[in-house]
Amino acid sequence: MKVTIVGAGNVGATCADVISYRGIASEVVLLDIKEGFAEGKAMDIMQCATTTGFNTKVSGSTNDYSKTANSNVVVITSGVPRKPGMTREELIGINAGIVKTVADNVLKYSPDAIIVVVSNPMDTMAYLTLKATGLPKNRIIGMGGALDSSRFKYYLSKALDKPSNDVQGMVIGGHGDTTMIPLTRIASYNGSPVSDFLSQEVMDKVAADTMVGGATLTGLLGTSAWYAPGASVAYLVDSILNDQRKMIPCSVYLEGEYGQSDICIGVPCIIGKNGVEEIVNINLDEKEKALFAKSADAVRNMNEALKSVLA
Ligand SMILES: NC(=O)C1=CN([C@@H]2O[C@H](COP(=O)(O)OP(=O)(O)OC[C@H]3O[C@@H](n4cnc5c(N)ncnc54)[C@H](O)[C@@H]3O)[C@@H](O)[C@H]2O)C=CC1
Ligand SMILES: O=C([O-])CC(=O)C(=O)O
Repeated sequence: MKVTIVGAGNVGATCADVISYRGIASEVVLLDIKEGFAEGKAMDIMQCATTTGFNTKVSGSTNDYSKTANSNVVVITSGVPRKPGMTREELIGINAGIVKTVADNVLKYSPDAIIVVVSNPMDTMAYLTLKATGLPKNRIIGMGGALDSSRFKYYLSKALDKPSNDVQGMVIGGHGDTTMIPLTRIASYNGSPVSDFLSQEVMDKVAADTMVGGATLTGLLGTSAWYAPGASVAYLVDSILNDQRKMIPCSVYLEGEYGQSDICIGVPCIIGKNGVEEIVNINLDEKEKALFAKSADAVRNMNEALKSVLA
């Protein structure tokens, strides 16, 4: 199975690294516009093969899309990341043109690929990719919910003082500082509601920390995060390539689900060999439904900014 990652920067290279050492794909191609950069990242990763013990073939390409031919999955991480104090939405002006060009190029050589969109603002970029390519909606998956949910479980585990892997939880809605919806009501510690162990005040703080999880890291690092984002993309790619049918919150095109149409936004999905196999309808309470509608309004408003790119 072959995966192409366009954008060999922090997130793209980390994703290639995790995919190779976990043996998720037999071949990974990294592509970047910066001369020699993807080749260098690929060579560095390949020089781990004997010490971490993997057989994935990782190669790099400077903007030569013929190297990406017949990829099963294409991940788009090309574009600019935010700096401290910025929102993801401020990246739209630069990233929209990049993402559209990249999507067009990859499809020339991999017409059957499933596309995983990572570049920010991710929900808007997923919508743009869907509209610009005309691909069926099961083949465009925006990655954000997997990462936001892993951050949610991290903050819950800290509050509970228990291991993250004993915590279950999910974040839906937009992948933005104010649009994310951590579903605290249904989060659990090995099946018991977290509300059995945490006060409302602590749960509210966990939700608030989760929502600004990316901004917090951007403030600390000076650019946005990459380890958890890269690993989250690899987790999603694994579910596609190995047909794991995991339920992962992803930004996908809605046609009436959760009361919304004509937007890409984070909802729980079954992810398998066809990409989005199913959108799972979980029962939201009235407060969560209202938050989802508000989040969808904000995501929809951002799509307006795409008019000139899509014209
Ligand atoms: N959806 C999510 O959960 C997350 C999204 N992101 C987003 O992912 C994107 C990448 O972030 P980083 O890897 O940290 O940035 P980075 O700056 O380290 O890497 C981006 C790479 O894209 C390349 N690039 C730019 N234009 C290109 C083009 N036309 N074709 C090919 N390559 C091109 C650049 O040369 C650079 O190497 C950003 O937009 C960031 O906001 C980052 C983390 C999580
Ligand atoms: O915070 C950012 O800009 C990058 C991102 O989407 C994340 O790490 O969640």
